[in-house]
Amino acid sequence: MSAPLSAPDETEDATNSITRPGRYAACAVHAVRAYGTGDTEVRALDDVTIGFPRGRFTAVMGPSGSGKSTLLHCLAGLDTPTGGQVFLGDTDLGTLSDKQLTRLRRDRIGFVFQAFNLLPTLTAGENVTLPAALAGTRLDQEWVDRVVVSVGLADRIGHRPSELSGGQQQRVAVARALAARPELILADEPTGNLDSRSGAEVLGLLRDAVDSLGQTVLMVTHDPGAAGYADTVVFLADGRIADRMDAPTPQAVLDRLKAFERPARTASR
Ligand SMILES: Nc1ncnc2c1ncn2[C@@H]1O[C@H](COP(=O)(O)OP(=O)(O)OP(=O)(O)O)[C@@H](O)[C@H]1O
Repeated sequence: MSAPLSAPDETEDATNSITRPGRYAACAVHAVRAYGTGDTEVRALDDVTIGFPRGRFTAVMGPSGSGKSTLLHCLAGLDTPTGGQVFLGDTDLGTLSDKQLTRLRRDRIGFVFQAFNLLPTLTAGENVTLPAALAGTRLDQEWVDRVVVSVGLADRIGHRPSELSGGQQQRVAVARALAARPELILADEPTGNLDSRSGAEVLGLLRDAVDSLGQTVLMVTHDPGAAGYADTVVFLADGRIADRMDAPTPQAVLDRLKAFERPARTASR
């Protein structure tokens, strides 16, 4: 069985076990990300300790401003915690230079963000292989072919992004994230711009990446339906891990989210 995510009340135990090299695809240990100082300080992350097990699909949810994107960005080395540590595997990101962080992102993380970030002058196929080409990494062509077929792009591979639908463009972004078999796939609202059918296809692909390919996926979403594809949902509130749910269903996630919102509404009345 996969190692469990750390529950909020298991922080100390998690801190001890979490840094054991290789146990988690990524983890945060007492991570703090503060913006501003004094009275105006905002703690986007407020002492977050959590590990994301390998070969699992985890969704991160929570109210707007709860710190979801900040957590994702810190785990990706795109943002730097002001306290604590973040690890990719057993690599402490705080020990790396900017150049090393850039290389780590390129070599070890696949990104699927809401803006597809495809290059318009390249074909779908070239967009899929570009990061590896830039990194000078030799791709396993058989693997790339399998990814392209599994994302349903085999007959669109020579098309440019402008000749593809939004859903197809996002599938190119998913294929690009999978092509080099990164340790971790980070997705930030990957279905935000898509109609429900295309969104379901992209989520199915991420699910498949975990089930068939053994990848690790971490996805920020507001959508309980999308969270239903995950193995586990982690809920953030005010920069802290507030709750978690295994084997989530969209209805159970919705109910849990409502429970978070209720005290805030009561307090404002
Ligand atoms: N560069 C910044 N400067 C100041 N405050 C920031 C900055 N980035 C984020 N914050 C604050 O940190 C908190 C967490 O922001 P974050 O974007 O991580 O939340 P989120 O849960 O992803 O929100 P949303 O669901 O709306 O995207 C918010 O209060 C936000 O205003």
